[in-house]
Amino acid sequence: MADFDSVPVEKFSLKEVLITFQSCLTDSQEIVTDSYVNGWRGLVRFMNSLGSIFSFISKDAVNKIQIMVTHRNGENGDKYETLQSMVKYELDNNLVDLQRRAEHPESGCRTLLRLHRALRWLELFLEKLRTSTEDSKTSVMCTDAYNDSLAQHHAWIIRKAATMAFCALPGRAAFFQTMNVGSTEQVVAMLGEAMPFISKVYEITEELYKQHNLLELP
Ligand SMILES: CCCCCCCC/C=C\CCCCCCCC(=O)N[C@@H](COP(=O)(O)O)[C@H](O)/C=C/CCCCCCCCCCCCC
Repeated sequence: MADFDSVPVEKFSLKEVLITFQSCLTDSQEIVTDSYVNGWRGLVRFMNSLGSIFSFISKDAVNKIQIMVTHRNGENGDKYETLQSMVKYELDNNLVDLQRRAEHPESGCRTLLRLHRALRWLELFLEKLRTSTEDSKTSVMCTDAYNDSLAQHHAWIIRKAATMAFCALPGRAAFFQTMNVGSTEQVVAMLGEAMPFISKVYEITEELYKQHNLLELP
């Protein structure tokens, strides 16, 4: 897999997200790590286009993407092909800090868990956008989605910074335009197509982490 920094910057399209999250799922309902990471890359590119106020969020997301890329490019990269094989490999080989961060602060399992929690925020935010009306505020939809998901895992200072940044989001019409998908109707249709794949990926990961008691990794 190519290094994150060497990937050329392309114009964001919601279609890209749709395709990458759709292509995450194998026939046996495993989640392909490369596609999952590529989905996040597309989203981060989009967020970068919204302004530098989001750069502290972007930096953290890029850092986590890069950790996953490093695992995939490492000598045991094949063990990280799917999230299921990653969990099995890291647990079988005691590569996950279960109680407190110690010898394995950058395990695939704990890193992916942070992105997984963010995927729940995305799922909630996209659903709010999809069902929104002309006078709905993106900042309110984003904050509500955040408070119902990621916020409970963040320190006070991060919550403050995040909610301040959300206030800088463009209004609904400008936001839809930035998505580069077409008319409002086309955006709504696209969201309707993308949502089931994102939800499915979220559900399968949640179940995988639940089965192995990994949902609270430090
Ligand atoms: C057409 C799509 C429309 C939506 C596009 C959304 C684009 C969003 C792109 C990226 C989202 C960033 C994901 C952030 C992952 C955060 C992981 C995390 O929770 N990290 C914290 C814990 O990490 P550890 O310390 O345990 O290693 C870390 O403390 C976080 C720091 C940064 C602040 C994170 C705030 C997250 C807010 C997510 C909403 C993004 C809003 C973007 C606005 C469109």
